[in-house]
Amino acid sequence: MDGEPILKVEHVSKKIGDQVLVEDLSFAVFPGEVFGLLGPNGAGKTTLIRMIVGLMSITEGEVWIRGARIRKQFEEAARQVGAIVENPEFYPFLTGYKNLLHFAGMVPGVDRERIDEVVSLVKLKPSIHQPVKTYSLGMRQRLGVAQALLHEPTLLVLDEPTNGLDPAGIRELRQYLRYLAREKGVAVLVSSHLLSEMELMCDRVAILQKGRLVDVRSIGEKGRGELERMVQFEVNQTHDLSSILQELGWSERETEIFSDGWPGRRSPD
Ligand SMILES: Nc1ncnc2c1ncn2[C@@H]1O[C@H](COP(=O)(O)OP(=O)(O)OP(=O)(O)O)[C@@H](O)[C@H]1O
Repeated sequence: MDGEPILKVEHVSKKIGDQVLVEDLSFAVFPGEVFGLLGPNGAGKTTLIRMIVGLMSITEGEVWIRGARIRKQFEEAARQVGAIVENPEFYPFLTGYKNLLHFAGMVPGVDRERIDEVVSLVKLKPSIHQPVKTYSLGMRQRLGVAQALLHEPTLLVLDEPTNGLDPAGIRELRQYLRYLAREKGVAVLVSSHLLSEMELMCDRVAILQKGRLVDVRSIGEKGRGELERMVQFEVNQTHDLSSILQELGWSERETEIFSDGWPGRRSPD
């Protein structure tokens, strides 16, 4: 991978009492890429993201954002980050625009032109002057992304951004995340427990299981199917698809996705 990474996670662990939530994770995210954290519920995705954005202390290791350490140079590191970790909170009786104006007031250097720019980027122009209480979940999500982008971060972090979105909302989110990465050089970190979504959205995917990094894979231009092939490869090593899926803790739906793309399981035409 060329150039300096925007995000570098180095041997990061999180322990609470004698419980290990995240263990010795290392990876880097580069400008212009959409990087996914994929893993079943409880794998440690949110814990890792909370540490990356400084919402949770790091037990061991270091997170670097554009050369600034989140532990020791928090303000410098945080300036580079836009994030939605929990559900974004808005004033429901104010319009989307007034909510953005309010946030813009707290960030130096954000003018109305920038607000208009992020509003059109997340395709909220037609409804930006309506009260947020009239917004659908997808529209709130987009307003959240607009807010996270106001200060032109170089790293955008979204925890389970597709939760609750309909297929059209997921498609739009995917399109503008890719646009941000490709055209604006932003590094995007997203988490999900859905393999199919990660395949379509990401350039590379880190697979987490029980707080550990199983692997980092490139999705490549071909998109869909790469991860399926990876699982197939693992299957060929052990000859047991179901035990791997169980081990990964994937749901039945995910199991179906895996087996659909697995030639060994297809019935002959
Ligand atoms: N503050 C905490 N104290 C103790 N254990 C915690 C704490 N926060 C999370 N955990 C545990 O750490 C593990 C990882 O949780 P985490 O929320 O990071 O997983 P996740 O991959 O984001 O899953 P999900 O998609 O369900 O949020 C889980 O077993 C969870 O119960």
